Amino acid sequence: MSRNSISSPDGVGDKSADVELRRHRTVQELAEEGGGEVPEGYICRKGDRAASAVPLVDVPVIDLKLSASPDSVSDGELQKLQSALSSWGFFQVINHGIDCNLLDKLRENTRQFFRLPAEEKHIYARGPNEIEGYGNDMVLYENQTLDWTDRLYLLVHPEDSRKLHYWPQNPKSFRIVLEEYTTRLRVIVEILFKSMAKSLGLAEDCFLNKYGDTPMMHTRFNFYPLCPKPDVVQGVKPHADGTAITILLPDEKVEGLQFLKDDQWIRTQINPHALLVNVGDQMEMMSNGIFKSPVHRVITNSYKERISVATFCSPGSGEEVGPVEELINDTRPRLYKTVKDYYSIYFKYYQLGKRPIEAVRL
Ligand SMILES: O=C(O)CCC(=O)C(=O)O
Ligand SMILES: [Fe+2]
Repeated sequence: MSRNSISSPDGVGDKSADVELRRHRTVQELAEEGGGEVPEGYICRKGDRAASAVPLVDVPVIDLKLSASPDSVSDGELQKLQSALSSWGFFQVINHGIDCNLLDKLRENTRQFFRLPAEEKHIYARGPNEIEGYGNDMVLYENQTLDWTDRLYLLVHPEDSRKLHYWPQNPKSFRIVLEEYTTRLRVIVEILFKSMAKSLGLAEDCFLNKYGDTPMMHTRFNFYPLCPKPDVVQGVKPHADGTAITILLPDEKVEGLQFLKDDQWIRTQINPHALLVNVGDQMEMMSNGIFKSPVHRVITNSYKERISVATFCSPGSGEEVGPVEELINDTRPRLYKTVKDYYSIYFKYYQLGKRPIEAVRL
């Protein structure tokens, strides 16, 4: 899941003072003051606790070859892509055309932002009932186990909807680097959507058309402070993203992200200049269940802080999203409803502790 676009944030704003306080004290502040203790709200339920031995697995790697010759995803890569998306739901992308220096700068700016004094970060604090801005996990329902992470969450596309007062002015290059990164990602997203369609033998614009003329992109800068109780506290609890696709720039050194594959948690190897792409629920729906939106989580550790930058790519809020007609047939009947504004369904189900995609499954 990604609390990345709450179009009707039911349940936010009517909580007790205690919840208000927790919402405003960041995890970074808790980690600094904590003295080895963790507030109860962050301790996860028994069944959700991280297993100690999670195997490291080679994640599929897709070579976009954009560094060499644009617009040439080979048939071999398309086949690999199709298999990665249907059996894993995620893959690493290399030769994506984004300069390593830009990725390094994006990570460096993320670290510098979270290192700013609390007063300065709070200039960008998420307001009540807002989803954009700086803050910790949003409290969306009673008894929610909180994630051990702080975030800066920004809408980056459409450009005219950006709320620039949430975009940090310090570090100095933050805005320009984020703008550049967003522009580059838009190219990659378009190529990926076309390749995904072609890999299923569909017209290349088939998913792009559903993605719409004004798709939404939100970027979330995640910061995971040291955690004194990593065995019972999670960085992000298990969820699947509500997006069409999510593009992640993970920490170049510190592991933490795990995916559920064939009912087993696996760790993903780090490739510092690759991007990690995962399918979200809306792409699973559009592909009529052929592509899988994987459940994933982030674990904490007590020795090294971690950052990541996740960009959530979703169809514009007015778009109707459901299986493309060409993928519905006698042998593969329609598996999902067609819906507008999947995020409002997503958060309702999330609050009930259910997997949101179940709400639209037929
Ligand atoms: O930090 C990460 O590696 C992934 C975070 C994530 O899954 C999310 O924000 O939806
Ligand atoms: Fe996620």
